[in-house]
Amino acid sequence: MKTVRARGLSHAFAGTGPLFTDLDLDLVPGEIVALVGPSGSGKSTLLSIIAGWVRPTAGTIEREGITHTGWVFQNPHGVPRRATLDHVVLPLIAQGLHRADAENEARSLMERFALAHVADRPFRALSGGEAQRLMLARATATGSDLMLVDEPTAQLDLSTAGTVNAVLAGIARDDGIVVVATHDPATRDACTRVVDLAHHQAQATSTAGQGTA
Ligand SMILES: Nc1ncnc2c1ncn2[C@@H]1O[C@H](COP(=O)(O)OP(=O)(O)OP(=O)(O)O)[C@@H](O)[C@H]1O
Repeated sequence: MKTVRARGLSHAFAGTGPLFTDLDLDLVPGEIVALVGPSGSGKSTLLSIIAGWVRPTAGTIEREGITHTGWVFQNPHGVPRRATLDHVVLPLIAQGLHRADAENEARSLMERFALAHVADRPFRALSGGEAQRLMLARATATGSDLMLVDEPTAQLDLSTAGTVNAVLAGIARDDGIVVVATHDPATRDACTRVVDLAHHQAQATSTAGQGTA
């Protein structure tokens, strides 16, 4: 079973107070967990802790069955002249699929992420929303045990962001854990569970009359 299990996590950098304290987290395949909270509350830092890149200052984190971690960042990166489809085909070939099977699988992923119409265009011809949807399709094609998505709509205007949020459910996998850090309420709504760092801030108890429980 693939799991990430954190208990009593707290983190502070040199020069910051505690970003969050006493956070318990259980991540399992099948969900899309939204990580929300005010700017600076430590969403990206927590993604890095979940990935194992950053060691928390307190608490424990255990990863079981996680051998490959994939990331999607807010700025889409691709090979400008290469066909959009190839960005999804190549990770499938890297996992051992023959070219023809990889192309079939990639085309079905392109459909799932509303990219069928741009499959044969070069990456450089994509709009911002198309490019970000391609990042989600590519990350899905890598078959990661753990997919970490950091602010997928942060660089997009509202309506373009909507095209990304509309396909976000497509990254859920029965055999992979997915966590999405976001400010965007529509992205949060597209996820299946929400973890709010606002509830884990050291000063939260002294902030009267704010937020929800
Ligand atoms: N390597 C680091 N060294 C010192 N401070 C850091 C480091 N990384 C992040 N920080 C600080 O920790 C705080 C939390 O940063 P983080 O990027 O995790 O927050 P966030 O919730 O993702 O913010 P945003 O929503 O604005 O992206 C910020 O004040 C940031 O400046």
